[in-house]
Amino acid sequence: MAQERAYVATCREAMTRQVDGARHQVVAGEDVSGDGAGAEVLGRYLRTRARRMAEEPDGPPFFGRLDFADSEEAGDHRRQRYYVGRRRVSEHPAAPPLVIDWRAPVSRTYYQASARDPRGVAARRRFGWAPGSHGAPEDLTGLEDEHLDRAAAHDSAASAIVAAEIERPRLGPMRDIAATIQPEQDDLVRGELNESVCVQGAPGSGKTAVGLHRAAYLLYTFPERLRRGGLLIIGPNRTFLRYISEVLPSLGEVDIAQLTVEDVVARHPVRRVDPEEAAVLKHSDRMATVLERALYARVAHPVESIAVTDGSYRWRVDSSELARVIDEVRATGVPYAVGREHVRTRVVALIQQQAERRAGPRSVTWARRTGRSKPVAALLEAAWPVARPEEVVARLLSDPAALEAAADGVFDAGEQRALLWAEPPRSERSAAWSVADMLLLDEVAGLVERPDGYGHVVVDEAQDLSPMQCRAIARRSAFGSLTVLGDLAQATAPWAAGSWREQLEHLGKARATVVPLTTGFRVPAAVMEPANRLVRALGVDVPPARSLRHDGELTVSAVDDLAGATVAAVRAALDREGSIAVIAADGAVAALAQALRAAGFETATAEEVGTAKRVSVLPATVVKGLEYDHVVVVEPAAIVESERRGLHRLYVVVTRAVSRLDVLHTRPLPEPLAG
Ligand SMILES: Nc1ncnc2c1ncn2[C@@H]1O[C@H](COP(=O)(O)OP(=O)(O)OP(=O)(O)O)[C@@H](O)[C@H]1O
Repeated sequence: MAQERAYVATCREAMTRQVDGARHQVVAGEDVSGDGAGAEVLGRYLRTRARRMAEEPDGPPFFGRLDFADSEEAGDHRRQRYYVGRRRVSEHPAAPPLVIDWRAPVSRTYYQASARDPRGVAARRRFGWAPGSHGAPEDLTGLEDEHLDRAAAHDSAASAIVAAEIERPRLGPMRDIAATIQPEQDDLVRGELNESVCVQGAPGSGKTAVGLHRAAYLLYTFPERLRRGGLLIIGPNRTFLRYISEVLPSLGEVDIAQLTVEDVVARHPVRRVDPEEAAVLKHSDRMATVLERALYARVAHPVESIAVTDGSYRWRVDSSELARVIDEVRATGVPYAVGREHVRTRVVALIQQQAERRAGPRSVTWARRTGRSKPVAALLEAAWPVARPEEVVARLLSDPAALEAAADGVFDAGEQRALLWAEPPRSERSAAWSVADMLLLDEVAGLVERPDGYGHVVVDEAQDLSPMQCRAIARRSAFGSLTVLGDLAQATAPWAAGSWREQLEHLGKARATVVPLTTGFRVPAAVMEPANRLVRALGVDVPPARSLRHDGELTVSAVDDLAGATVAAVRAALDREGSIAVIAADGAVAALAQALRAAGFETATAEEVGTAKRVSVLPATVVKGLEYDHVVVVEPAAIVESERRGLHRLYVVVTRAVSRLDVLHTRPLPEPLAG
């Protein structure tokens, strides 16, 4: 321990010098004279680097050590030794590192070596640190060695330090798992950048953790490709994004976009709420067909030929020839705006051929002028006009004839009525758009012009994406890859996926492999049992989950007074360590929060998720992806009947519990919970 603590001190000194060095370089970089633009770029780079280093939260400099077996061939009998930490620590850039980054290729061995397959490792050492440590040497509290070269070596799952990490009380935002990534998780984290993968994971199997660590790994391993192309994390809602927001910074990545799909496609403030029937139709992929037709309904065969004056000449192009150009360009399938330019170019080429046959060569300037000439511009305006998504969608949703023409054979009359706006706006400028309308606008915008894409997109809770949301993501990752994370059993959206194959097709990655994760790191066995009964009742095709945790308590109480029983349950829970969530049907939350406040408890709302308040009162619809040591579920029957996929919702709710689950009910329990 004394030696290791001394090593901690050495690392900390080196880290301080690293940060100071980066700051010093900023000062030096700003003084670089000569090429002003270059100096500015350099200055910006150095400032960013210094800011990053200063922003990175300081924590223990390392969490593990690998001692390789003696390598005799090299005649080197000193054991090769590596410390593994959240990032590289070195005394100066050229010196061998004191600590290697967990993402470096050598670190892979740290996660993958086992007694069965030691990979040259003699011993793996895990370090235990005081909770919340900033890395002071005295915070190093324990160490544990696995001798992989000895027959009796045990599995990493049997490590007390790993077990303590998995069972530690939860409070505040989600944390990284760099110190304890399991081999099957590591395989996913380190997958190739070009390969899209889909993880079907049981609740608490580490999907979110894997997705975030994969993002950090990819940024480290392919910095050029990803900093240029960009990396995006998509999560289900703001509450969730707040909860996960500190994981990437703790892994040294501070500038990653973390958005909801709604953020990704936002173009206008949301000022309308769709009735469910309209929303479901707008989220379905049939809508894509209708929108494409609506956009291309603007393309028409010209009725007249055109004539362009060129000095003393007049060149004509026949309407039938123009029609052929339009059809051919349409058939190439290029985006609408590109198609419009292709039509222009081809019409100019037809005119140029005539002109050159009769009057000799024409210049590029001539071609450009002809392309902008009144007759050609008028032709384009009539046959392939400029399209603005707002105009196309507003017309479709307010003009029954336009909708009927575009939706013929796709939506029946009743569905068309459901789609039409009750009060059409005077123009699309005054239109009040709904959340789903943004998807329609995005779809049309994507047909008009390809959006900028990302090099890699991590999509969490992907089982809930609608086909139209998937398409919005597919457009942005057409030339990149995806990490798709989710659990079909937790699908609660009315349009949620029935199978991963279908979902992956909508996401444009039909060939991605689907990998199951079935070991639960959150939900204890006592809670997993009723949860697995719920899964069976849902009838979805997912492998059953196995809990790694044998602790955990489940209590089910029939009560008379829900508010009173909730207050009592919270009071009892506060005697134990960790976070507490009271979860109820959305409509019941306000009253429960009121009762808890009246009893003197300070409670956090969904907006305060990730802060350190111990008791939260949350509607069932926002808890996806979150976790609490102690969960009090209030009136499961009300949660189930609040929505169409209420039983799926209940499954989400009960699987938030890390250690203890209290179920309070006045009404009969939903069948699978009753056991
Ligand atoms: N290898 C690991 N070591 C320690 N903790 C882990 C490990 N893997 C996962 N965990 C912890 O287990 C909990 C659940 O992980 P995570 O939220 O990523 O699961 P999930 O599959 O996304 O769950 P859900 O489907 O319920 O959203 C988290 O607290 C996470 O830190």
